[in-house]
Formats: sequence, structure tokens, C-alpha cells
Amino acid sequence: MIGTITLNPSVDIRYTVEEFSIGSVTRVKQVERTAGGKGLNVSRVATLVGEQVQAAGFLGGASGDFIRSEIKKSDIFDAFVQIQGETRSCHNIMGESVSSTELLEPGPYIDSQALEVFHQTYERMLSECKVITASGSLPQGIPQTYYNQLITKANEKGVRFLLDTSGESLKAAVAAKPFFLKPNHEELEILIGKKVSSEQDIHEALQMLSDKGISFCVISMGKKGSMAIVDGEKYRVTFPAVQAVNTVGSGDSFVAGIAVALSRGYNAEETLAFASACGTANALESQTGFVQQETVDFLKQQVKVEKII
Ligand SMILES: Nc1ncnc2c1ncn2[C@@H]1O[C@H](COP(=O)(O)OP(=O)(O)OP(=O)(O)O)[C@@H](O)[C@H]1O
Ligand SMILES: O=P(O)(O)OC[C@@]1(O)O[C@H](CO)[C@@H](O)[C@@H]1O
Repeated sequence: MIGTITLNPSVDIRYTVEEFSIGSVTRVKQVERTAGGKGLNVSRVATLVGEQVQAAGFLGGASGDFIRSEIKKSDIFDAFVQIQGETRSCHNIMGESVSSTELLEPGPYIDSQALEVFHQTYERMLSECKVITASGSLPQGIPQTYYNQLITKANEKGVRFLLDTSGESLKAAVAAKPFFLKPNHEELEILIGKKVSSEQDIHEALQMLSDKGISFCVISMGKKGSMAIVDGEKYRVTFPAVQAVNTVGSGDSFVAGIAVALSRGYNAEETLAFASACGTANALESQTGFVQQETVDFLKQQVKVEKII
């Protein structure tokens, strides 16, 4: 079983608009709500490709109730801790001629009591899951070094810990040596504190993270594919161009693909091809964090994974 952690889930609200400009009134053509936050996207995609998933984090208020009802419909085991506060919403404004614009709320305050209940849940997850993913920002009241505690516990138990976060929590987490990291291009620049403009810069960054003890690291670059280092071996991942519909959640779908592949025992090349297919399959759907099994199977055959000597 795969365990997913979404400490700061959200109701993702997608507004489809014909045009959008700051400082004027916009009438929305279509509104869609999904149970989101990066880890819930991971949960949904891993379930859609056939794995059992238990999902944990914090949920509260009417938004929390909505997410719980969606989790139930998706056949994901609900291990979320109930809180007093209200789960946040994240807004994505997009349209045919409007490039995706996201507004992400900060999330509720988590008190020490809720955190204590989460610790108990996490201990149980470590004994039931081979792979654990942790994704996204941290809600208020949780220190930026919090993922380090979770990583250390997973490492002690020999559970593979896959981390997809950004900013200070990503910077801090490297020292705790998560099994897997997936910064995108922008997150990588913040992580290493310098511009990454050439393939050589990416190689150096991957080598640096590998030398720091990260077994599996991927730098994802949207439609340009990704570059990876797995146990010291470097890979370039590419695929034919597609007509993307909504790329929000493609990174999460990629992480879901990695988690699924690892729990099935795929080798490095197969794992990267499968994850990349999941990322692209999501980009072909309008719904955030959603893939179709047939699309993943088809795309997996189109992905090229080359070892870089
Ligand atoms: N426009 C696209 N066309 C095809 N595949 C895409 C596209 N964008 C993303 N993907 C797929 O998804 C993977 C991850 O995408 P990306 O690098 O955009 O992650 P991300 O920035 O973490 O995404 P997000 O934060 O929006 O979930 C890519 O490696 C690729 O396989
Ligand atoms: O604030 P975070 O946790 O960093 O990101 C939240 C979020 O933007 O990430 C997902 C896309 O990856 C969306 O579903 C969600 O709204």
C-alpha cells in the first residue's frame, strides 16, 4: 500500500474564463471543484492506475467535509485528522486564451493536539506502507523543518519517503535525506540558490543532491521532460509533443507514477517512463490530478529514457 501525506490539502477551484485582467470584473464560464492539495492529486492518480492508497493530513470545516466525501468516492482510505479550523481553497483561473493563474490560500492553523494525533497516524502508516509520499506546503503552526522529522522516521523503518515540496521546507529537507525529491526548474533554483540555465547546470545540481545522499532525484521541466539521477546514474526523459489541456497537477501525477512504480518493483528506466506518462496523461485532461489508465499505457510506450554517460 502507498501512504500519502497532504498536510495542507485544499478544495481546488478551477475557473474557466474567456478573458482575465487584473483590476476588472470577470464573469466565470465554468466552475469545477476537486479535492486537491498536491498529495490528494497523488492519491487519486495512484488509485486510478490501480494501487491501494491511504491518505493522511489535516481536514476541517465545510471544505474538509467536501474533501472527505470526494475521498470516499475515489476509494482512497481516509486517514485524515479532523481539525477545528477550515481547510483552504486554491484557485486556478484559466481559459483558451488565458494562461493558468493560481491563487493559493495559506491554510488553517494546526494546534499541538491535532499534531499529536497525526503522529500516531503516521506511525501506523509506516508499519503498513512500503512507500510514503509527502507533498505540498505546510499549514500555519507547522515548522518548515517538519518534513525532516517524518523523513528520519521513515528512513529508520526502511520505508521509501518521496518528497515534493518547495521553498524553505524543501531546502531544510535535503539534510534529512529523503529517498526521492522532485524539484521543478523554479524550485531547483531556489533550492541551490543560483540560476540553472544549461543542461550542464542540471547535471551539477543532480550530482550535488546525489552526493548529499538523495537516492532518486528528478528535475521536472514540464513539456521538455525531466532529468534524473538514480543511485548515481543520470537519465534524460523525453516524449513527443502533445496538446496540453491543463498541466496543473502534472508534477503530482509524476510523483504518483514514481510511487506506484517503486511499490511494483520497476527498475529505474521503467519507473521514469511510467511516471512521465502519468504526468503527461494528466496534462491531457481538464481535471486537476486525473489520468486515464489507457492514456498512461499508451504514453509509456512513447517516452524515451536515455542513460547519460
Ligand atoms: N505541457 C506538457 N506536455 C506534456 N507533458 C507535460 C506537460 N507539462 C507537464 N508534463 C508532464 O508532467 C511532468 C511534471 O511536470 P512539471 O515539470 O510541470 O511539474 P510541476 O512543475 O511540479 O507541476 P505542478 O506543480 O503543476 O503539478 C513532466 O515531466 C511531464 O512528464
Ligand atoms: O500550496 P501547495 O501545497 O504548494 O500547492 C497547492 C496546489 O497548487 O498544488 C496542486 C498542484 O500541484 C494543486 O492541486 C493545489 O492547489
